[in-house]
Amino acid sequence: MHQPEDYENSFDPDAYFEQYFGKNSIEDGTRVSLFCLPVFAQIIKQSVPKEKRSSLLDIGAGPTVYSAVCFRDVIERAYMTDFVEKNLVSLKDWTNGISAHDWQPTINVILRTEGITGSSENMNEKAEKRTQELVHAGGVLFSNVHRSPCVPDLKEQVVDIMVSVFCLESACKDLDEYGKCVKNMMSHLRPGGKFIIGSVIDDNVYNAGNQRMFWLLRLTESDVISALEAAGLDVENRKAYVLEDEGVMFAMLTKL
Ligand SMILES: C[S@@+](CC[C@H](N)C(=O)[O-])C[C@H]1O[C@@H](n2cnc3c(N)ncnc32)[C@H](O)[C@@H]1O
Repeated sequence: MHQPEDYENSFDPDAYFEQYFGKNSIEDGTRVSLFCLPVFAQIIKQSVPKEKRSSLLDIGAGPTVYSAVCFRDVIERAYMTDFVEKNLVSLKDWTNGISAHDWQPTINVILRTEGITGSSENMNEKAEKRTQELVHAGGVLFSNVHRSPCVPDLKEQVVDIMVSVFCLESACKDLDEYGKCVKNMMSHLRPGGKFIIGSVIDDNVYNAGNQRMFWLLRLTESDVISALEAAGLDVENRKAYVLEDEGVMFAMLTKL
């Protein structure tokens, strides 16, 4: 099994994309993130004034762009970050319109979740183009959750919205490390800003594509919530979806 320190050498963006976002896996499977993120995006759009929701930072995005797609009508710029150089190349290629990854099936699901049924090719393409512009306005940057700051080249000190899905449990070996990494991340979020976390619950391994298995830190919902509370997030008023059958939780919290 591959370990957190193996990401740079062993993570394959193409295999990961195919496993979770390729046309067949998208049409067959349930990607809980594609249901939760549009819901959170809509809540933020309705409850936060426009000038206070300009920037989004995704930490550990891998080769994926769905978080920015979900927030395309909420924000003005998106920073997509990851630890692995090949993932950054993949993100940059997509931003520049030369990606080998077809995001249209995923965008279809997102539009469907948003209630846009029977979306035309034109609408899907518009959504993708708008998202590419958002990432152009922000950037594709290196991040390491074990360092503070996690994103050394971030142009602005703090952002309005931070997203991190399935990253911390991949990167950490124990709860102590996990807690420190959450705190490192939080230094990039402004007080009053929103943090959205997606986490695998109660599992210790995942398939990153082509049966390449990677370590996960086994977490309970309460492990995640305790770490978020210690890092200064308002856990009392969180909005959370815990899907025990899927083994995942998604939560949105405000930084105090
Ligand atoms: C399971 S993937 C999740 C990718 C994406 N967020 C998603 O929802 O599909 C885990 C990601 O965490 C990244 N990662 C691993 N260690 C990291 C670290 N120390 N700092 C930042 N990201 C890291 C990996 O490169 C990988 O892209």
